[in-house]
Amino acid sequence: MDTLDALEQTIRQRRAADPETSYVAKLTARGRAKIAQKVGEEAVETVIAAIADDRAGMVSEAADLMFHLLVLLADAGLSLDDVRAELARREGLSGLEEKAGRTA
Ligand SMILES: N=c1c2ncn([C@@H]3O[C@H](COP(=O)(O)OP(=O)(O)OP(=O)(O)O)[C@@H](O)[C@H]3O)c2ncn1[C@@H]1O[C@H](COP(=O)(O)O)[C@@H](O)[C@H]1O
Repeated sequence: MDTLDALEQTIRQRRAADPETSYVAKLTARGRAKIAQKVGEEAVETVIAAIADDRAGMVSEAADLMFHLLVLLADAGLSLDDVRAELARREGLSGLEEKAGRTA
Protein backbone atom coordinates (compact mmCIF):
# COMPACT_ATOMS: atom_id res chain seq x y z
CA MET A 1 0.00 0.00 0.00
CA ASP A 2 1.46 3.41 -0.85
CA THR A 3 1.66 6.36 1.54
CA LEU A 4 -1.43 8.11 0.21
CA ASP A 5 -3.55 4.95 0.39
CA ALA A 6 -2.34 4.34 3.96
CA LEU A 7 -3.10 7.97 4.90
CA GLU A 8 -6.59 7.70 3.39
CA GLN A 9 -7.25 4.62 5.50
CA THR A 10 -5.94 6.33 8.66
CA ILE A 11 -8.14 9.36 7.98
CA ARG A 12 -11.24 7.16 7.59
CA GLN A 13 -10.45 5.51 10.93
CA ARG A 14 -9.66 8.77 12.75
CA ARG A 15 -12.86 10.56 11.68
CA ALA A 16 -14.71 8.81 14.51
CA ALA A 17 -11.92 9.25 17.08
CA ASP A 18 -11.98 11.59 20.08
CA PRO A 19 -11.57 15.21 18.88
CA GLU A 20 -9.46 15.83 21.99
CA THR A 21 -6.80 13.44 20.70
CA SER A 22 -7.29 13.50 16.92
CA TYR A 23 -6.84 16.44 14.53
CA VAL A 24 -8.83 14.58 11.84
CA ALA A 25 -11.74 14.07 14.24
CA LYS A 26 -11.53 17.67 15.49
CA LEU A 27 -11.52 19.15 11.98
CA THR A 28 -14.28 16.78 10.84
CA ALA A 29 -16.45 17.87 13.78
CA ARG A 30 -16.13 21.49 12.59
CA GLY A 31 -17.93 20.61 9.37
CA ARG A 32 -17.44 20.46 5.61
CA ALA A 33 -17.10 24.23 5.16
CA LYS A 34 -14.21 24.39 7.67
CA ILE A 35 -12.44 21.44 6.03
CA ALA A 36 -12.86 23.10 2.62
CA GLN A 37 -11.51 26.36 4.05
CA LYS A 38 -8.39 24.53 5.27
CA VAL A 39 -7.88 23.09 1.75
CA GLY A 40 -8.07 26.63 0.37
CA GLU A 41 -5.58 27.95 2.96
CA GLU A 42 -3.09 25.18 2.29
CA ALA A 43 -3.44 25.75 -1.48
CA VAL A 44 -2.64 29.44 -1.04
CA GLU A 45 0.36 28.58 1.18
CA THR A 46 1.59 26.22 -1.55
CA VAL A 47 1.25 29.00 -4.12
CA ILE A 48 3.16 31.44 -1.89
CA ALA A 49 6.01 28.94 -1.44
CA ALA A 50 6.08 28.33 -5.21
CA ILE A 51 6.29 32.02 -6.04
CA ALA A 52 9.11 32.44 -3.51
CA ASP A 53 10.85 29.43 -5.09
CA ASP A 54 10.94 27.88 -1.61
CA ARG A 55 11.38 24.23 -2.58
CA ALA A 56 11.31 22.84 0.98
CA GLY A 57 8.27 25.01 1.71
CA MET A 58 6.54 23.71 -1.41
CA VAL A 59 7.01 20.11 -0.32
CA SER A 60 5.75 20.88 3.18
CA GLU A 61 2.75 22.91 1.98
CA ALA A 62 1.91 20.36 -0.72
CA ALA A 63 1.85 17.66 1.98
CA ASP A 64 -0.51 19.83 4.08
CA LEU A 65 -2.67 20.43 1.00
CA MET A 66 -2.89 16.75 0.07
CA PHE A 67 -3.62 15.73 3.64
CA HIS A 68 -6.47 18.24 3.95
CA LEU A 69 -7.80 17.31 0.48
CA LEU A 70 -7.98 13.67 1.63
CA VAL A 71 -9.88 14.77 4.76
CA LEU A 72 -12.31 16.68 2.49
CA LEU A 73 -12.77 13.75 0.08
CA ALA A 74 -13.41 11.41 3.03
CA ASP A 75 -16.00 13.81 4.43
CA ALA A 76 -17.82 13.75 1.09
CA GLY A 77 -17.71 9.93 0.93
CA LEU A 78 -15.23 10.09 -1.96
CA SER A 79 -11.90 8.33 -2.30
CA LEU A 80 -8.51 8.54 -3.96
CA ASP A 81 -9.78 5.83 -6.33
CA ASP A 82 -12.52 8.20 -7.51
CA VAL A 83 -9.85 10.78 -8.33
CA ARG A 84 -7.59 8.15 -9.90
CA ALA A 85 -10.49 7.01 -12.13
CA GLU A 86 -11.11 10.57 -13.32
CA LEU A 87 -7.39 11.08 -14.04
CA ALA A 88 -7.31 7.73 -15.88
CA ARG A 89 -10.33 8.83 -17.95
CA ARG A 90 -8.38 11.93 -18.99
CA GLU A 91 -5.20 10.01 -19.82
CA GLY A 92 -3.95 10.82 -23.31
CA LEU A 93 -6.43 13.66 -23.81
CA SER A 94 -4.48 16.88 -24.20
CA GLY A 95 -5.76 19.68 -22.00
CA LEU A 96 -5.62 21.97 -25.02
CA GLU A 97 -7.69 19.55 -27.14
CA GLU A 98 -10.22 19.12 -24.34
CA LYS A 99 -10.60 22.88 -23.99
CA ALA A 100 -11.02 23.35 -27.75
CA GLY A 101 -13.81 20.73 -27.75
CA ARG A 102 -15.86 22.48 -25.06
CA THR A 103 -19.29 23.70 -26.15
CA ALA A 104 -19.71 26.18 -23.29
N1 LIG B 1 -0.62 14.16 7.74
C1 LIG B 1 -1.16 14.68 8.72
C2 LIG B 1 -1.15 16.10 8.90
N2 LIG B 1 -0.61 17.10 8.16
C3 LIG B 1 -0.91 18.24 8.79
N3 LIG B 1 -1.61 17.99 9.93
C4 LIG B 1 -2.11 18.93 10.94
O1 LIG B 1 -2.85 19.94 10.31
C5 LIG B 1 -2.93 21.05 11.20
C6 LIG B 1 -2.86 22.30 10.38
O2 LIG B 1 -2.48 23.36 11.21
P1 LIG B 1 -3.09 24.77 11.11
O3 LIG B 1 -2.40 25.64 12.09
O4 LIG B 1 -3.13 25.19 9.69
O5 LIG B 1 -4.61 24.47 11.52
P2 LIG B 1 -5.35 24.67 12.88
O6 LIG B 1 -4.43 24.49 14.05
O7 LIG B 1 -6.54 23.77 12.85
O8 LIG B 1 -5.77 26.19 12.77
P3 LIG B 1 -7.15 26.93 12.48
O9 LIG B 1 -7.47 26.74 11.01
O10 LIG B 1 -8.21 26.30 13.35
O11 LIG B 1 -6.84 28.32 12.83
C7 LIG B 1 -1.79 20.88 12.22
O12 LIG B 1 -2.34 20.53 13.47
C8 LIG B 1 -0.99 19.72 11.63
O13 LIG B 1 -0.34 18.91 12.60
C9 LIG B 1 -1.78 16.65 10.02
N4 LIG B 1 -2.43 15.90 10.94
C10 LIG B 1 -2.44 14.56 10.76
N5 LIG B 1 -1.84 13.94 9.70
C11 LIG B 1 -1.94 12.44 9.53
O14 LIG B 1 -3.19 12.02 10.02
C12 LIG B 1 -2.99 11.00 11.01
C13 LIG B 1 -4.10 11.07 12.04
O15 LIG B 1 -3.96 12.27 12.79
P4 LIG B 1 -4.84 12.50 14.09
O16 LIG B 1 -6.27 12.53 13.63
O17 LIG B 1 -4.41 13.83 14.68
O18 LIG B 1 -4.56 11.34 14.98
C14 LIG B 1 -1.58 11.25 11.56
O19 LIG B 1 -1.03 10.07 12.08
C15 LIG B 1 -0.85 11.68 10.29
O20 LIG B 1 -0.50 10.55 9.52
